[in-house]
Amino acid sequence: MYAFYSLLVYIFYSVFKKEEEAALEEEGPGGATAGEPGHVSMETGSRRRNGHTPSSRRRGCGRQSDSGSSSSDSDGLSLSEEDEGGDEEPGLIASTPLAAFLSFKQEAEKRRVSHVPLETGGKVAESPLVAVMSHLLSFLEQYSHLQQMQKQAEQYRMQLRRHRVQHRRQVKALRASYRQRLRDKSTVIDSLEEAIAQQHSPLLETEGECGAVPGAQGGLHKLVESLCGLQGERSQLRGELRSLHTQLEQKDQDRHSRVQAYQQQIDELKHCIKEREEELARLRAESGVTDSEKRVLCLSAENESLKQSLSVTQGLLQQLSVIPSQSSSMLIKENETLRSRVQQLENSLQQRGEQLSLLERRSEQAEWRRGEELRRREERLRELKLELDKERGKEPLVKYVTQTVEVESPSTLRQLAEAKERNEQLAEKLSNHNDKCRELEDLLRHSDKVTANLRHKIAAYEVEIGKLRDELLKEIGHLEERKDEAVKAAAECSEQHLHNLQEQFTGLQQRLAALPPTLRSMKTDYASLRSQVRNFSDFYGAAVSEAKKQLTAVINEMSEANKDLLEKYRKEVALRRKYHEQLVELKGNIRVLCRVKPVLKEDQQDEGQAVVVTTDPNNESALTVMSKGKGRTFELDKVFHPQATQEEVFQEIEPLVTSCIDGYHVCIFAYGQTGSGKTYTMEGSVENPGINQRALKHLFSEIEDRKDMWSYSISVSSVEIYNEVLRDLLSKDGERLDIKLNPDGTGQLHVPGLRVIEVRSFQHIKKILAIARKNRITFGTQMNQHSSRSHALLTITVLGTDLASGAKTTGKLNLVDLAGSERVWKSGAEGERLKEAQNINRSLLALGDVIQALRGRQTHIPFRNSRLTYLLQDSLGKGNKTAMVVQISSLESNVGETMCSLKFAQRVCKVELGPAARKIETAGQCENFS
Ligand SMILES: Nc1ncnc2c1ncn2[C@@H]1O[C@H](COP(=O)(O)OP(=O)(O)OP(=O)(O)O)[C@@H](O)[C@H]1O
Repeated sequence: MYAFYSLLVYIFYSVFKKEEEAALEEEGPGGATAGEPGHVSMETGSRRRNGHTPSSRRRGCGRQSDSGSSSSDSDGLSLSEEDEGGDEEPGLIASTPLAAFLSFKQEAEKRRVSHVPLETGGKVAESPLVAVMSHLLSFLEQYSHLQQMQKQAEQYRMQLRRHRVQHRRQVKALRASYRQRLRDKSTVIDSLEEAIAQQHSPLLETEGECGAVPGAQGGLHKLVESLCGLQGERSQLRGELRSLHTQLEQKDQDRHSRVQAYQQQIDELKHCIKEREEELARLRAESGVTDSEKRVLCLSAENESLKQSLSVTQGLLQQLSVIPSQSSSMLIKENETLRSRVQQLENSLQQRGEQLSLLERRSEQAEWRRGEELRRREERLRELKLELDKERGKEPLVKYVTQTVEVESPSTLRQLAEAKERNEQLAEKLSNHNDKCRELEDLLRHSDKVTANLRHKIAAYEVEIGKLRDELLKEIGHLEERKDEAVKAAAECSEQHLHNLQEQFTGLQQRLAALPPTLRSMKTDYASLRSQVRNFSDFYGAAVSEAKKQLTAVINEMSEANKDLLEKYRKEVALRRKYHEQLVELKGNIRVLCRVKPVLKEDQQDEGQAVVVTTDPNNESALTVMSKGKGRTFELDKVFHPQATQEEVFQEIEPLVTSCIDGYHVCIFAYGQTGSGKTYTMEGSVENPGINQRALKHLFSEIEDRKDMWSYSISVSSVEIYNEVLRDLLSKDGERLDIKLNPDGTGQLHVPGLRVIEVRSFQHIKKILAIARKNRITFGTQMNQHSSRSHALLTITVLGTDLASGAKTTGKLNLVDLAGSERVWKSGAEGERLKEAQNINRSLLALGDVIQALRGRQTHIPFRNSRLTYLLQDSLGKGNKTAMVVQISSLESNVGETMCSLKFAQRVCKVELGPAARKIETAGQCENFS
């Protein structure tokens, strides 16, 4: 049995040995690596056999692990790789076949031995095979411990290797930084040496000259300044050296602490190895097995190798510790040399400073001596001069002095001469400077005088300005007083005149009532009164124009910014308008004028034709017509004799035109038989324009006068009524127009499609009037070569805006050139002309009906009986202003038509239109002011 078991053990040992050798071969000379399955498998078997738990066994090895981790912690390195290798062991141990087999056989042997007592009388004796196997297992356990130890040693080796590499890197970086700093310091020191060398040569030169040179003081100052700079640099270098020294000490401390940590680790390893050796010796004594001893010897050899590696590690550590110490010692040496050099430099600089101070003292002494010598020589010269003056009388002193001085010291003489020259130059500069100062003082005094004069002048001017201002204010007050007086005088005068007139009128009326026999003389008085009334307009116009002139003069004198005056002017204008309205009302809102056509050659069919119309030069409102042997006098508002000019006619119309600007509706029409001069009066000729053109001219001039207070726009339209058909005279197509009520609800009439042209200048209106004239229908008749066969209306609309209040006015001026009434048998009209004549007469009859209705103050005015009256509705009715110019012929052949026209005119004279209404729109409302 023993032989069998021995053979079995030998076989297993051989197998084990082979595995071990293979493992050793794989490990190589460095020893076993962590996590080898063959090594650790035995541990599992021993654990099962001895009842050791993995945790208890781990506790047994814990000291090494703890020490290892502590060492690694001290170095700040991680051991995670080694820990992971340890964790892999349990799995590998369980799969080892040898340990499993041994433990299985050991258990089987124990069971077999436990059955033997039953057969041998109950005696239990341990089998030698079991003992051997237990020894083997314990050996294997020890072996696994050793393997672990080797693994730990390997880990330490790795750690040392890493630390060594890190340490080398740190040392390398330190060396590089120290070398760089040393280079910097050497550069600084070189520059310092150069500076000192540069300063050294002037010092030597200065020393050589030893105060003989007068400019040595400046060089000394420069040297002192450079010394101060060098001292500053030296203190800076000292500070840098101190900081370097502090850094070196810090590095040394770090290095010592690391070396101590490594040394501690090594001691711990040594201690572990020592324990293992003791344990091996104990095992050897216990087992006494030859093979086990061999194995122990092998392990001892491995321990030796471990020791060697440890010693190598220690040597490396010592080297590592030596290298920084060498570098630091080198730095310290270099610092020492630097310090010594800086010290040397300081010493040399100090020496130079002492030398310089010595030189300064010497130079001062030399300077003082030279000054003393000069003074002494000057005194001697003066003495000599005095003696010579006494002894030789007039002999030239300069020659003697020069000779004396040349004999004694030529260089001193030169210096004296130079000093004298400098003194002379300085004296000259001083005198120049004094001259300039005096000039400046003179200039200053002059400027003061000029300033004072200017101030006096300014004060005088201010006084004068004050006086002028007072005078101006007085003048303004005076002008205002004058203006007020003028206005008052005009108003009083007009009122007085009116009063007188009224008194005369009432007196006359009384006389007429009381004294019928004296009627004729009263009529004469009445006529004279009327002429006075007519003259009143001239008088009033002159007064108004005078006031206007005065106002214009006042305005020109005053500044435009004088708002008070402007306001007064505004009031004056309003007053003027008021007087104007009173005048127009006095004259009557419907006025009838009569113009007698001069006798033209073409009108006289036979030369013996008599003139039956006579005017009274003393009575401008009456004319007498001789008809059928009887004279009949017609009283109208104004009678223009045949020689009356276009301007005179317009003068009578002008107030009405002005009313149009003020916002009134005005109608001026010419009435009369054909060929009596209606068109001539209204349109006139190119060289002698009539009312139309003059009215527009007057409008533009009046607007220009009022432009400061009002803004106006003028628009015109022109139509003709031919055979009761309305046509636009400003349109080429001659479209038939109609008269309709304005859809805006104002009750006004309007003509849809009528061309209305806004006129911006007088030249523009001329062209428009020419177009209208051209488009009007005219034909030649027996009575007129260019008879107008239609009624022509020129409507001028004036829109005004008060710039101050924003009030708007709408004035309308209807200038109507009626077609001529004619007797058909007389004019020879037939056919179309006859029809025209009938239409003309019909429309004139309708006009007469309207006049008759207005005169009779009828409630219904038949405006719609003809196109003419319908179109003139808003200008012929109440509240408007109307003027009719009755054109008559003075020839006997036309006496019938003349009588008819004058009778119609007298009817019109009796029409009362009532007070005129002004069309003004304030705050968006249209108001009629009567
Ligand atoms: N005051 C005057 N001075 C000079 N010539 C005049 C005057 N009045 C009219 N005539 C001339 O008499 C002629 C006829 O005048 P005008 O055509 O104006 O008459 P009328 O009343 O318009 O005629 P109709 O009604 O037929 O048109 C014209 O040649 C015109 O120049």
